[in-house]
Amino acid sequence: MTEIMLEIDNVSKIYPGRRGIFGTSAEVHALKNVSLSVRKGESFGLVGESGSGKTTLTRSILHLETPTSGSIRVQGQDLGKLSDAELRRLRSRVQIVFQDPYASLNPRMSVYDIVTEPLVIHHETLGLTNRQRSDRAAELLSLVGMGPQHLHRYPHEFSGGQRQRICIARALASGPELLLLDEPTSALDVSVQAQVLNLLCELQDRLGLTYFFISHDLAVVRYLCDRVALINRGELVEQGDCAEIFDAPKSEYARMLIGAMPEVKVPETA
Ligand SMILES: Nc1ncnc2c1ncn2[C@@H]1O[C@H](COP(=O)(O)OP(=O)(O)OP(=O)(O)O)[C@@H](O)[C@H]1O
Repeated sequence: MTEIMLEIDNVSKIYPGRRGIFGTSAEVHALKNVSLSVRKGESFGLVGESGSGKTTLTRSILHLETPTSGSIRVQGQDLGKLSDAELRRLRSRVQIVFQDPYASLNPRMSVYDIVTEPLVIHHETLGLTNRQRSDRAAELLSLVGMGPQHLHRYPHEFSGGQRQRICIARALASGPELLLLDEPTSALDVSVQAQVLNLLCELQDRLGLTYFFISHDLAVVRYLCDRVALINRGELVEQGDCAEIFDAPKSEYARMLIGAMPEVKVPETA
């Protein structure tokens, strides 16, 4: 039986209205009864336009938002029911790579400090000595195709693609099984995007990772993902195997998104 890595079960999130000088704004239903499951070892894409709820769902998986209703389970563990200590342990197994490698690296930290920071944060769970930490730092850089000579350099000395490799190395430091990839290539030059996507594919094969890939770009999702869910205004409108959705989209929303990709043929409406 296929092992389930991540299960989102009927999750809704309502943000209360905000009070301002012109009165209180309406509440926002950012997620409406979202259900999906991600199998161990697969790449699952979540695609939607700006404001569709992708960030809210991602933050909920990281337990940075609490759903208004529904549950989220990682390897069968319900995030809403874990103790603080259990949550800390789980956090070392779920990591995120953000969209913008320029904004997500502290310019005052060396590459060594950046990639070993999660080892310090998760010290209780991982328990590495200083020597093991330093070996691990070199190993992490090598995993993302960079040499140990870069460990004592600073983010401003690197290109966008190299910075994203450093972000990936940091995300891998605690030995996660599930990586949330939040538009990891959209801030990069087109020529570098393919290199980073190839690296992600290689790492997945090598380390048996599960990817939850958030994007508004169906072309990238088609390249990387096995299955995909399309989200519109907080609701999942379609989900299934990538090949099926690309070849025979059922919803108007899927047709619209696919139609916006010049290189993908859109089947006629039935
Ligand atoms: N803290 C908040 N308080 C109130 N409303 C919020 C909050 N965070 C998000 N929203 C609203 O929830 C909806 C979903 O936003 P979300 O950021 O999850 O979308 P998104 O798909 O990630 O968009 P983008 O691709 O632009 O990041 C939007 O209408 C947004 O304005």
